[in-house]
Amino acid sequence: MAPNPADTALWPAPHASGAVDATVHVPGSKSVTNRALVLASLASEPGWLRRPLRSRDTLLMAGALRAMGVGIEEGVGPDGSGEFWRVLPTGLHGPATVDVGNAGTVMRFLPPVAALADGPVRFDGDPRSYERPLHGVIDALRALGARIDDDGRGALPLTVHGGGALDGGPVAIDASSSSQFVSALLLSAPRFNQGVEVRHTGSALPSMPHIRMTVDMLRAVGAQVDTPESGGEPNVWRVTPGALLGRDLTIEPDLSNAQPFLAAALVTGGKVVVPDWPARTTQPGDRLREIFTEMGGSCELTEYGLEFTGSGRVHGIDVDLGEVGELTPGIAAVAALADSPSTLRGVAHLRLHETDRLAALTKEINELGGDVTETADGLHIRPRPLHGGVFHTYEDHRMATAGAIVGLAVDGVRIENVATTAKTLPDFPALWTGMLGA
Ligand SMILES: O=C(O)C1=C[C@@H](OP(=O)(O)O)[C@@H](O)[C@H](O)C1
Ligand SMILES: C=C(OP(=O)(O)O)C(=O)O
Repeated sequence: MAPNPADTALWPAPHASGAVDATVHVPGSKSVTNRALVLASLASEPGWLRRPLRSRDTLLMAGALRAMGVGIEEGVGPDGSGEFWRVLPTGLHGPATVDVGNAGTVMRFLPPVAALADGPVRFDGDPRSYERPLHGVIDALRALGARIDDDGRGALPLTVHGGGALDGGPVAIDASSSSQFVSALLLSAPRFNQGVEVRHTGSALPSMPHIRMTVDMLRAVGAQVDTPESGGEPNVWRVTPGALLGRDLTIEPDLSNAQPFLAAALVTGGKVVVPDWPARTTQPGDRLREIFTEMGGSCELTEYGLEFTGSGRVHGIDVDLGEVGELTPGIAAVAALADSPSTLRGVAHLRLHETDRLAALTKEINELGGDVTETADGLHIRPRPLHGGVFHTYEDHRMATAGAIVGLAVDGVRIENVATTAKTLPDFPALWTGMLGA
């Protein structure tokens, strides 16, 4: 039997022989699935997640909640109509051990949940998880009444000594390195005795759509949340204590994981349809409609989904990606193939993502003959004719998909450890070759 190319260390990124024309069913959103799991676990009645994402990050989240006593049953609808997870909340228990892997959502969203458990919860993860910022969550939880043992670096590994309840109340944090600090505190806050008032005091706060996602999903399960957008003070969010409802929620496709497929239409001058693209969403990937249109494509959003069409021309772009930082690797890959230079701004915090994404993109594109320089808060990309070679991925799913985009237009690109896409999109190699009709 021929080896599965996804299992080999170097994956030959398929070169597109012509314009792609495909419909791609993109699996569920990581960010929505992991928020839904946390909220369902904190609810006062069972809930359902339909079409959840099953990937490394979401399985780690489910495993951690199960370790604290939550029941999560997996199944398939009676008509075979797709997978679901049924969440049966119970009292949260320690001792427990949580493996966060390299999932920002797990390492940030769960320490506040663990503070509500009735015993110690130990958090550990991949080596990179020790380097990712967590101080906003640790310091805030201590200020709100939690007992946490760590090594003083404001990072993993650590133990949260859950006391069965948490006071909550007002707290100030600097969330300029990750919006997930704010989301983490808000998600568990309905269960804190006094709720929470989170005040962001640092410089620019990244990824605002993800904070809006947190607020929307909290409100959808009955929480009362006051935000700057609902007439509150700038940079202040308040959550009132109260019981949360169990919901029956269908998870939207992951629009950030739709990015490489839309990029394929843009780069090859083809067409890709993504069914079930939501008409209204807080996902940052929705901004791709505008960004990839400015870069040369066009799109139509219908009841069926999003139809994205490339024109055969790819243009550079000057764009602030601070709100949608997770789109940066895919945009950088397209920009390296464009007919004019690009400047990507507002994403200094990407240096502390899965890897230092600004350094990684610069190095890998330049090693294929590109001309990318790092700025204080982003990248300058001057397109050059590229050649084949190894595209290293640094255990970063979005580096792997960025390399695949480049490989469509450049012969001989080999991607190291494409299996790292399993963090959020385990089916990537099959979806990609399927799109290309291979
Ligand atoms: O809350 C979330 O689901 C996320 C928030 C963002 O994190 P940062 O604000 O740390 O960039 C984003 O980059 C990450 O992929 C997912
Ligand atoms: C930054 C990302 O992930 P995480 O949730 O681990 O922060 C990402 O998916 O691009």
